[in-house]
Amino acid sequence: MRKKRIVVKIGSSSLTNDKGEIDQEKLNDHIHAVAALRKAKHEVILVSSGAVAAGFARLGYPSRPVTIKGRQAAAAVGQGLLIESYIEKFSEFNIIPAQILLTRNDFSNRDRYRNAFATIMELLERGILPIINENDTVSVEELTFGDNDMLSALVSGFIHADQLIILTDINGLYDSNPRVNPLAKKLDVLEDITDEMLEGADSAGSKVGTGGMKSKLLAAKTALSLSVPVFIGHGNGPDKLLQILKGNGDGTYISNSEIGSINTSRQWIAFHSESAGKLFVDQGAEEAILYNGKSLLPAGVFKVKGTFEKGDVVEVFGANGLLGKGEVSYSSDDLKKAIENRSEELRSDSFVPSIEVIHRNRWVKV
Ligand SMILES: Nc1ncnc2c1ncn2[C@@H]1O[C@H](COP(=O)(O)OP(=O)(O)O)[C@@H](O)[C@H]1O
Ligand SMILES: N[C@@H](CCC(=O)OP(=O)(O)O)C(=O)O
Repeated sequence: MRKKRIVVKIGSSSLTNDKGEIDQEKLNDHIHAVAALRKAKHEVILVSSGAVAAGFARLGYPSRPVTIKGRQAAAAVGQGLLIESYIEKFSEFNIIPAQILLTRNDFSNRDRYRNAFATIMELLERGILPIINENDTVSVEELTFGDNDMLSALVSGFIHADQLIILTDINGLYDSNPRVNPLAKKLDVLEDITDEMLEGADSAGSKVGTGGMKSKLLAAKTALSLSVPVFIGHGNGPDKLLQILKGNGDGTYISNSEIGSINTSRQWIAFHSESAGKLFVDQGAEEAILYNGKSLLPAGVFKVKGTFEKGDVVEVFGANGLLGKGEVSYSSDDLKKAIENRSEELRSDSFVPSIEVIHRNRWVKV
C-alpha cells in the first residue's frame, strides 16, 4: 500500500472511563494500532480529546464539569496526564510525540495558521507524532472549534491528509441514535452528508464526549469539502487502523471522488478568514467568477462596503446573495476610486480595467 498521511481522531469516550480516569486498556489499544500504522510507513497525526474527561476526578468533580472554568481547569490537569501517558507508552515503540494545542484564533490569524502548518510539517518530516488538542484553557465558547471532530477535519484539510479516521464508542453512523432507537439502521458507505442525516444525528453523546454524532457528521462534511475521505467507527487490536485503511473497518465510510483538492491558502480564505468588507458585483462578473473560472475585475464591481486593506478577505455578493469570499488586491479606498474613475472614463468610453480585484486563485465559492 502507498504511504499515506492519516489523521486519527480519538474521542474522550474511547480514551477514558466515566469516573474521570484514563482507561489504560483503551489507550494501549490505540497506541499499538498507531504504532502498526507507522511501522507500515504511514504518516500519522493524532487529534486526541480526553483532557477534560481525564482530569475532572483529580479536581474533585463527581462528573464532567458543566461550567467553562470547571472544564478548563479539568483540561489543564487532564492534558498533562494524557500526554504523560502517550509519551510513556509510545516510547516502547521509539515514537516521540509532540503536543500541539490550538484555538480557533490560531486558524483565523494567517501568520499563526502558517506557523502551525510549518510546525506540523517539520515534525512529520522528522518522524515525530503530532498529538493535537484544543487549547481548552484559553478557549472561551466563541473561540472554540466547537469540538475536536471539527478540529480534526480542519487539520486533515490543512495538511492534505489522505484519510481522516474518527474513532468513537459506536460502530458508525445510524439513521437515528441507536441508544435511543433500537431499530436504528447502520449506514455503511456514504457519498455525502445530507440534511436528513444531520437531523437523525443526535448532538447528545456519551457521558464524557461532546457533540455526539452530529458534530462528527458536520466534521465529515467539512473534511469531504476539503477532499479528505472519512471513516467513523471503532475497532479492536493492533490491526484496527490498518484494517480501516484497507476498507475492512467496523464503521461508516464517507467519501466522494468528485471533489477536487483545495490548496492551503484557499482553505484559509474559505474556513478561517474573517471578512473585512463586502463587494457587490453585476451579472456579468457573477457569471465570470462562478462559472467561467475568471478573476474578478474592477469593471464588475458596482458597490464597496467597509474599510479594508490590500490582502484582506472580503465577501462578494451577487443579485441573489453571497457568492463567495476572496482576497482583494486593492484597499477599499483605491477600489472606490477605481469605480468612480470608471464612471467618468465610461462616459468618455475609454475605460480599461486594471489589475483584478480578486485573483481566481484567491477566490472560493460558498
Ligand atoms: N445517528 C447516530 N448514529 C450513531 N451514534 C449516534 C447517533 N446520534 C447520536 N449518537 C451518539 O453519539 C455518540 C458518540 O458521540 P460522542 O460521545 O461525542 O463521542 P466521542 O467522545 O467519541 O467524540 C454515540 O455513543 C451515540 O450515543
Ligand atoms: N478539548 C476537549 C475535547 C472535547 C471534545 O470534543 O470531546 P470529544 O467529543 O470526545 O471529541 C478535551 O480534550 O477534553
